[in-house]
Amino acid sequence: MNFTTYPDREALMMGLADRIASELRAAIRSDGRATLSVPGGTTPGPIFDILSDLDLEWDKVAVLLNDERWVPESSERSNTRLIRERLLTGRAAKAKLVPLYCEAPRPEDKMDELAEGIAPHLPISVLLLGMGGDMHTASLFPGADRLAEALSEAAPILLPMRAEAAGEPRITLSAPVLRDAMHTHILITGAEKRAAIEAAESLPVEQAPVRAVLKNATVHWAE
Ligand SMILES: O=C1O[C@H](COP(=O)(O)O)[C@@H](O)[C@H](O)[C@H]1O
Repeated sequence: MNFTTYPDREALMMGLADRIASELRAAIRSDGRATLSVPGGTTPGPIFDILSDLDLEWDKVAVLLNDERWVPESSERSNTRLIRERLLTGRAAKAKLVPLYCEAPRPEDKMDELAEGIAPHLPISVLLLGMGGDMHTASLFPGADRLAEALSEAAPILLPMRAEAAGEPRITLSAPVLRDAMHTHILITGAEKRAAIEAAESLPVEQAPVRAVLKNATVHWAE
């Protein structure tokens, strides 16, 4: 992995937003379109605020989540709600949201329909990932029920995922889809996550699922 350290969180969010915007512009120049895949959780809000105001051809950008908690958008836990409120606003309101959730009791009920909506937008041009202190990324959690399947080369685009640490059921892009991205950035902050990602390099992928995407990723970190 490449590791970039920033003097503080503000510099991290500004610098990485700028880099992502440049990569999206380059993808639009060469392919006429771009796909940006993003994490949910507590870390990426500030980078979404910056990105949403940057000048690029947002109407040529498809935005999707790396993973979603199987909860409606009315829930504070909804990653879709986060990106609607913080990313798909301002200039970026013109981007197309590719959904990872729709109303149904279980993710299994909508898996094929959601995967069909994602397929035309692959490969991902720019992949922004987060990571939990337990070394999960997207919803690839250590000990999750379908982790082995999601890590396999033959994995489908999307999988439902359940894990004790995950709370509600999840839906996640599989490891091959994440690995196929043209550019991969992992956004982490704080000493605990830095120690976790360094430890991940020498652990089996089942214990440290983030390892599945580390090889071609740039990790962006600030205290
Ligand atoms: O549950 C999730 O957690 C990870 C990490 O989130 P954070 O709150 O520690 O920043 C996130 O990358 C993932 O998309 C999300 O669903």
